[in-house]
Amino acid sequence: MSHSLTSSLLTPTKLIPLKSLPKPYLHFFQPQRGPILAVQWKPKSKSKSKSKSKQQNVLLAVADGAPDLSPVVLESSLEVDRASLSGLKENEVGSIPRTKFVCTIGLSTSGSDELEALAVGGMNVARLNMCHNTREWHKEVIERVRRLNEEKGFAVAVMMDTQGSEIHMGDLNGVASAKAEDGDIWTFTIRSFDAALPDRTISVSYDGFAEDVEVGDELLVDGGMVRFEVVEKIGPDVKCLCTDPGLLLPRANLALWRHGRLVLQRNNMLPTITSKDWLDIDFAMEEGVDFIALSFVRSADSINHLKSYIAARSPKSDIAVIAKIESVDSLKNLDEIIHVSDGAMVARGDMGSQIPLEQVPFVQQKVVQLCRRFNKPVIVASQLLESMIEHPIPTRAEVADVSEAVRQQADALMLSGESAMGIYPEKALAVLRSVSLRIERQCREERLHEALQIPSISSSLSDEIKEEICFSAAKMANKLQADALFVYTTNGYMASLLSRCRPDCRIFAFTATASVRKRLNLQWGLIPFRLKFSEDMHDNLSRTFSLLKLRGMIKSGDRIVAVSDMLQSFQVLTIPCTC
Ligand SMILES: Nc1ncnc2c1ncn2[C@@H]1O[C@H](COP(=O)(O)OP(=O)(O)OP(=O)(O)O)[C@@H](O)[C@H]1O
Ligand SMILES: CC(=O)C(=O)O
Ligand SMILES: [K+]
Ligand SMILES: [Mg+2]
Repeated sequence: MSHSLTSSLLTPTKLIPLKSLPKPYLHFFQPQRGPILAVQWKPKSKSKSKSKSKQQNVLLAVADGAPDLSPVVLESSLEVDRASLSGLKENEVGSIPRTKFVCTIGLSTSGSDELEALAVGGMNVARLNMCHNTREWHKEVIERVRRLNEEKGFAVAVMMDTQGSEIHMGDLNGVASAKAEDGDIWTFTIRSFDAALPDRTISVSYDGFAEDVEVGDELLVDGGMVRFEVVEKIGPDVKCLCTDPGLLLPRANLALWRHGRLVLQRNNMLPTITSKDWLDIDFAMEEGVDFIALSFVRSADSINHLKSYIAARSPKSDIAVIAKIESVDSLKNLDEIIHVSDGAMVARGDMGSQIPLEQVPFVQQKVVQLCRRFNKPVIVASQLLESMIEHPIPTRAEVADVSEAVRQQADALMLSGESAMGIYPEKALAVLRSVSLRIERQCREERLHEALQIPSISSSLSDEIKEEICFSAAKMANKLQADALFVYTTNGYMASLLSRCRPDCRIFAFTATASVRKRLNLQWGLIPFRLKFSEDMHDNLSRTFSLLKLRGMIKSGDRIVAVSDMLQSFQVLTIPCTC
């Protein structure tokens, strides 16, 4: 038996029988003729640098016993998310949703196996909510996600979500929840306790609380999941009568209402970014997260402040700042906030305790539309499948809510409690996925894109040209029923402009930087790859054609519309038989 291990690219490592090869790599060998006995797979280096260890990860397939014994070296320079690969293999384009999925990681999903199950199920971004748990806990989760990406070929991005300065409850003596019954009297207090809290006592994070409240005020816990009426103030203690019973969860947010309106004085005095948040932001920069979601943004100033801090402290970092739209003040400044942010989140949980609930759907629609106009990714978050925290199937109303967000063509949907503390995190993600696929197909059948009227965003002539190129390329791809759009992009901008047009076909986005590739994970319809490409478009195209063909992602005769941000042009091509 002869193994042809000849490439000088490879340092000899160990031979691994094909059956023990990690699953994502198996399909690479399917197009080869002859039996493949083994592959040479260099194990990951222990290096912390993701890109370095990935580049060293060379795969070599050895065909033996067949007339053609030449080894097939599979270039490691093309990286794609394993979930995208398996999606394409299963059922071609139909099985990868255009809508992206963010999953909040909590105790239900923080283990390596659970994280992997979510990644297999289509999680694009893992969200860490700094309201809960310690930095050490979050650091371990980030390391597990990083290992998953390096060892199993995923490209899950990490989003850190700040606690913000809104008032919230403390922990509940270490228990997971406490039931507040109708007619109960609970004490909300700013006192601190060394020992356990007395029965029916809740600590409150904000020192001015006892002073700010008035007898008769309404206290909404966790966006209104539980309600109390303030009945008495005794120094630091505020006695409250439970009027809407429910489960109290540790560190839940509190909102005060008076005469049917949110009490705002307090908000205006508190900073959007607290001292804890700054420490968490430093931590996020050290850990190299991909996104920072800023809670309770009120104006563009706090976004600008955070962005300039990141630029000064970590000039090479590529962290995107997402504005969470969840405070009543943010609604007055929506345009300027979205304009300066790298994306937005419709955080319906807290938003629903700051404005009347019936206005939340309107805010969602408005934010989604504005983000599309400004070319920023938008996430619709909170309670999408709330009942799945406890039940294996969603309510019909929840399915309708998810459908509406997909129909609005939001970039991403987010799971909160469903994945953080629920019993069925994978099932919840599977529901998001199947509903998204169904509604997206319907939108294509209804030719939703034909109604597309997106106003120009360009701020310079060069941007205007890019916008026009992408708009025309997407329009042509729809008209010619192209099989795919290809975009070669340095900083991701051209890819996002194509995504903004929400074309019918999938968009393969090639970029040289790992961080850009992970950022593109949050944008509708993009399948991001990491690939070193040159200024020679012909060379890029022929390389990507053969690499993607080898992986079964495209086939001879497919029609492609290719866009490049270097040439500021686009081309229409048919995949030749000979690449
Ligand atoms: N890291 C964690 N550890 C323990 N529990 C968590 C964690 N993250 C989330 N949870 C639980 O999941 C529930 C919902 O999660 P999530 O953090 O999305 O809440 P949220 O109230 O929507 O977010 P925010 O606090 O930003 O408004 C929380 O109430 C909490 O009980
Ligand atoms: C996600 C979040 O912060 C909210 O819905 O309030
Ligand atoms: K938060
Ligand atoms: Mg919130």
